[in-house]
Amino acid sequence: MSAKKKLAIVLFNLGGPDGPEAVEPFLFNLFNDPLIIRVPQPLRWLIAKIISRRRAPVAKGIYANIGGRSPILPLTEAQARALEQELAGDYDARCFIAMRYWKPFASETAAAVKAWAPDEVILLPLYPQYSTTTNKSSLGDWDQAVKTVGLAVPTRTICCYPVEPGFIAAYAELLREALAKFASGEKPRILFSAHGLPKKVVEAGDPYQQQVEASCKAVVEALGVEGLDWVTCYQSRVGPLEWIGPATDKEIERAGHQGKSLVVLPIAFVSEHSETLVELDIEYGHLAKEAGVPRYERVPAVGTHPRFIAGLGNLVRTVMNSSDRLLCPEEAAGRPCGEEAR
Ligand SMILES: C=CC1=C(C)c2cc3[nH]c(cc4nc(cc5[nH]c(cc1n2)c(C)c5CCC(=O)O)C(CCC(=O)O)=C4C)c(C)c3C=C
Ligand SMILES: [Fe+2]
Ligand SMILES: [Fe+2]
Repeated sequence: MSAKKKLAIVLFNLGGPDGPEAVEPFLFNLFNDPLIIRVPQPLRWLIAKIISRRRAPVAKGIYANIGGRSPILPLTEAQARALEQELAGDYDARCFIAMRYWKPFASETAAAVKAWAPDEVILLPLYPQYSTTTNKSSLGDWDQAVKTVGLAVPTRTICCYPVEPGFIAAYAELLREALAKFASGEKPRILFSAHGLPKKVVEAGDPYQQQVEASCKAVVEALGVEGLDWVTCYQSRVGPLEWIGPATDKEIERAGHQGKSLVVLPIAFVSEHSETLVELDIEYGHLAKEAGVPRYERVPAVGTHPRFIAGLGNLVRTVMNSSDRLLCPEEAAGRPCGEEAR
């Protein structure tokens, strides 16, 4: 019997500060990304310095609610170990983590991958819905890191997976559990809340909003509840630009006026962090109370849910068995995400 293929799977996420002193440099890295602030250097550097300095006290206040640091890295490590186990029967798989704006950065991870000497590398962004601001940014960062460290191994990319059956089934199961907490006959509204984007990014061709909507529709179909009351909305707006809507906070106020209970599901996040634990649970929890929402429940992020991890495993097997090195459901429709306008 031949030895199992040595597979390095690189999981990408945004990253978050690992202590209060990391908040400002983390924000600087975020706003210095050309796919976040779309102006050339050295102007972008200056803007990033100014915004990160101004926002740092606000952001420190946000992270202070969860012990001064983001839990995104330990939670991603748990996903990494779960995915290794899921794939253990087929591959000698090891999952590595590359964060975009805080440690571990892509260059450090690329060096660790090189030292492990895999047969193949799989790039797997932990963003099911493709955005230029996340998937494209992380994959571009990886390309640079690979050049810097001289990593030359055959590589396959999982671009996006907005309706991957395991991802959808995991959220449908978690939503069913949240709905079971309500008395029979009580019909809460479901708010599928996704991280927002500036409107002009979507108008320039970013497929994120359309993919978020496809994910929500797929969860609703998988749940199979007749006459479900549900809305897709967008949270986490920052800066002066107009963002896509409707805004999650406005939907909470509207539900309050109507005396509607709410179940909020973070459809574009796969782990807990400041945007779920602080914005959705604390800030919007208070807002819901003030607005008169009778009951406010939040569905947890999929994390290491077995259906989600099995789905990630299937994506890896599918791209490994494909003659195409890119796995993107949009490719079949003739518009792979990487070809979107910028
Ligand atoms: C679907 C995922 C995400 C998209 C799309 C996205 C776009 C985007 N984000 C900002 C600005 C900020 N995001 C911040 C935190 C943050 N963002 C995401 C995911 C997406 N961002 C995550 C997972 C996190 C949490 C990090 C953690 O706590 O671990 C922050 C920092 C927090 C704050 O100060 O509010 C900022 C700022 C922009 C401008 C943008 C698109 C243009
Ligand atoms: Fe963000
Ligand atoms: Fe894609």
